[in-house]
This record gives sequence, structure tokens and C-alpha cells, in this order.
Amino acid sequence: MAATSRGTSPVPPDVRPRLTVLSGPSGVGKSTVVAHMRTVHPEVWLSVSATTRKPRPGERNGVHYFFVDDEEFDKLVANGELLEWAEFAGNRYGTPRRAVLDRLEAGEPVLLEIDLQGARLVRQSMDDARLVFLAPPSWEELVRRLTGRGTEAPEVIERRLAAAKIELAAEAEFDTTLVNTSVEDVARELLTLMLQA
Ligand SMILES: Nc1ncnc2c1ncn2[C@@H]1O[C@H](COP(=O)(O)OP(=O)(O)OP(=O)(O)O)[C@@H](O)[C@H]1O
Ligand SMILES: Nc1nc2c(ncn2[C@@H]2O[C@H](COP(=O)(O)O)[C@@H](O)[C@H]2O)c(=O)[nH]1
Repeated sequence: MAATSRGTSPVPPDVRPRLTVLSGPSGVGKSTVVAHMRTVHPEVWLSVSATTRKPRPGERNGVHYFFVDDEEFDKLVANGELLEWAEFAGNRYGTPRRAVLDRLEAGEPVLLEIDLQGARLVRQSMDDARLVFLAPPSWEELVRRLTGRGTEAPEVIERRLAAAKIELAAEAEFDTTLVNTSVEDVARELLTLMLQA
């Protein structure tokens, strides 16, 4: 992932960047929105999580995730290297702590794309984090997107939809909700939120 510097940052000099967490049910379009935002603003830094999930076709180690086995993930947890971690639909996911803290200390805005459990943990440990919930236009559209992506087996889709019901019920815990009707619009709104004081 490309490094950022204050020189290329979209952050106005009088704004103190903070941590933004983007969450929402599986399939709502979090990765799509973030990828679009980063094509327009490649200088925005996105944390790369560690996961025990196997890579999907096209996913690259160190770019989309750090793909690790159970033993390596155990070590990351035991050594305190994760800012937060959670089990989601049968796999573990966690945010490498050092990289996030380094960026914040350098005065750069930081974006995490993580699940509800992780968002709750971040809120507990970093009370000025901004929590953004990405919602689908409807339940039917969420099912269509998750199924249409074609990356999960039917039983995994069922697990993710069960988790989605819990995540949708937690929307009120977030500071802001964005409805993902248009990827371009939501990406723009997300960037605006990230740059607000
Ligand atoms: N606004 C949108 N309109 C129509 N389709 C969309 C929209 N946003 C995303 N999609 C599609 O929905 C599918 C799921 O998107 P994506 O993989 O980004 O979801 P996600 O929230 O990151 O899921 P997960 O949490 O499972 O990783 C993809 O096929 C994507 O192209
Ligand atoms: N708590 C965390 N959740 C994370 C992290 N990285 C990703 N995720 C979330 O997991 C699910 C499933 O992701 P997928 O790539 O397998 O579809 C999704 O909600 C992600 O946002 C993390 O570091 N911590």
C-alpha cells in the first residue's frame, strides 16, 4: 500500500485527522466504496487487516489483506499487535495496531473497514473515532449484492446474512449512516466525513 505524506494529504492544515471506521453488513459495498474513493484520492490511507480467511480470486497478500494461518493469527493476538480483532462468519480478522497509530501520530486520516464487533472495540479504546455505518437500500438488494458477488458458498452466504441482521439492528450505535445507493456519492460523502474536524 502506497505511503502517504502530509504534502499530498487532502486534509486542510487546521483539521486534526482522526480515525474513521466504516462498517456495515457483508455485501453492502464497503470495499467497493473504499476502492472507488481511493481511485479518486489514492493518498487516503486504508488499514490492511490480517485474516485467517483464504484469499478470493484476485486478492493479493499485503494489499487486500495479510493472509495468515491460525497459528500466525494467535501470535498477533498474543503479542498485542492488533488494535482490535473479531471472528466473523468462521474466520478471524484484525487490525494491525502499529501502522494505524503511526499514521494518526503523523497527522494523517485513517480509515478502517471492519465489522460491527471491531467497531465496538475501537469505540471503547479510541473515543474520538468516527463510526460510519454503510446501509443497503433494502434487504432484498443486500441479498442480491452478496449473492451476485459470487465469492461465497451458499452456506457461507447464510452465515453472513445471519450476521447482517445483527449488524443492521446496531445501526443506531454509529455516528452516521450512509445508504449505498450510488458508489460515487457514498465515496464522496465518506471522504467529506473523514476530513471533518
Ligand atoms: N451501490 C452499489 N450498487 C450496486 N452494486 C453494488 C454497489 N456497491 C457495491 N455493489 C456490489 O455489491 C457487491 C458487494 O460489494 P463489496 O464486496 O464491496 O461488499 P462489502 O461490504 O465489502 O462485503 P464484505 O463485508 O463481505 O467484504 C459487489 O459485487 C459490488 O460490485
Ligand atoms: N473486526 C474486524 N473486521 C474486519 C477486519 N477486516 C475486515 N473485517 C470485516 O470482516 C467482514 C468479512 O470480510 P470479507 O473480506 O471476508 O468479506 C467484513 O465485515 C469486513 O469489514 C478487521 O481487521 N477487523
